[in-house]
Amino acid sequence: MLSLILSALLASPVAQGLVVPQLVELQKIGTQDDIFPYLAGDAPYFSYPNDYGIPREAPESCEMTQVQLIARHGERYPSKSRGRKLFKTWYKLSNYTKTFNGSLSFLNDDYEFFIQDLDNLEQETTLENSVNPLNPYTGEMDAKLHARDFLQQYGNLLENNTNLTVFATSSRRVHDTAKYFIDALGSDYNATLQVIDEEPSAGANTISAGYSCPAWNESAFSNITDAYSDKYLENIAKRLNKQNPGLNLTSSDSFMLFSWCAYEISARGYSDICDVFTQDELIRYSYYDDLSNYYSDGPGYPLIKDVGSNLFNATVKLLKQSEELDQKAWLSFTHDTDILNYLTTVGLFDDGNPLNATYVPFRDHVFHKSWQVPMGARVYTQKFQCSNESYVRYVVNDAVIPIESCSSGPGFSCPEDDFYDYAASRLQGLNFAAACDVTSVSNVTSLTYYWDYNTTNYNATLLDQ
Ligand SMILES: Cc1ncc(C[n+]2csc(CCOP(=O)(O)O)c2C)c(N)n1
Repeated sequence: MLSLILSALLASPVAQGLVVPQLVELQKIGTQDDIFPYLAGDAPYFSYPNDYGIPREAPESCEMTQVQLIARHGERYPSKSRGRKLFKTWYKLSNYTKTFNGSLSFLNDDYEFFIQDLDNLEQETTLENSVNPLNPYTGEMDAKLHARDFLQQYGNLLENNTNLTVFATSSRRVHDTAKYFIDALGSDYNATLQVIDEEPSAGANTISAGYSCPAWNESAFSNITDAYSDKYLENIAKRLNKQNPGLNLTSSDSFMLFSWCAYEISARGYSDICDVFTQDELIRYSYYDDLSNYYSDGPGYPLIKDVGSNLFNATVKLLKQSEELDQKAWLSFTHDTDILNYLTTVGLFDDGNPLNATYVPFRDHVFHKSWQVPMGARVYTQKFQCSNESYVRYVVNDAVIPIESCSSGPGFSCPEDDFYDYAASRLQGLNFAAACDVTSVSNVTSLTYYWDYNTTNYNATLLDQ
């Protein structure tokens, strides 16, 4: 494999051009996949780790009749606010005048920080803006490979209607992901993109309900999450400061090192800073991410079920109308938190055991945030017909995740009418507009873009957020 890459590389313009990757870099690329699940959804895409073994293809003698996708954008650079914090930590290290020891020794060897252009903050990683021309983890390539996989899985649904309308929020990286996806579908399909505003003024007509929810308070349950011990962060700082006298790293710096590790892999293809952590530390970091998201964007915050109901309601309506609607594939691109909110209302990753701040609940723990929404996350709703019966089920990041209370159908799917009963029970008592106080920011109280895109051209201004 390595020699293949190497010979291709030597023949490529890269070898004759400015950047000649070092052999040592080549050897590192692709060796860090095992830690992606521990990096809070900031590392490159990975399939859902706890696959139950149920094939994601339509079961024997069944035919797909509709598919819906809610996807996250692909691998990206840090946000502006995370970038600011990362630079603070990086400046501490880059201003250290002595030789580094231990796991930071790689900084002695002409290391260049992976954020080389501030304009890249918030944006997808691409072949163009990667730090290393061999980076296999760009958001661009992820979206393109995903599109080819989509065609292989669901291409039949496009056969009678090669016009395809795709939906994306107005976040630039989300939009770009949808564009890359569309590009890779190829010229057999006439795909158009509708860019749906994610400003609060869009109200309920949004794929990003979180931004239209002024009632949402990120710290509503910080009394629970703040109790999580940061001893593991202190230990990292202490260890590095002991090896490197005078460095003075703090717990906040330790926390940033995990982000550095994750984002650098998406920009460079590998990251030496990842070697700083022990496996225990990775697990403690990862659980903190689960805990904090559980209480800010997941089942631990009752308001989130209302937030997610905006999209879940619409997806159920699309399922019910699958025969009348010409379009059989509904593809929507958005942010991680919006997908978490949606999944919380669907109820796929809520076993009713609240996550706690005192210990890692290894056995009672289905809410793994990064498993649900890694970069490039893809949540599919499948509707298929077998004989005269229709069934519904979910495929999250390539794994079929059954609705346990409704999985009697083929491939552990839920019989259509039972699914609508299930959905109605999940949606009972929820009201996005009222619970979120949407009317204080917008007079739009229903989601219509899946039904009126033929008459309304959605082309919201792109935002770098
Ligand atoms: C309910 C609710 N939850 C969170 C937020 C804030 N928010 C919106 S997108 C995003 C992360 C970017 O994700 P990605 O990396 O997928 O673009 C965050 C933190 C909100 N406004 N409402």
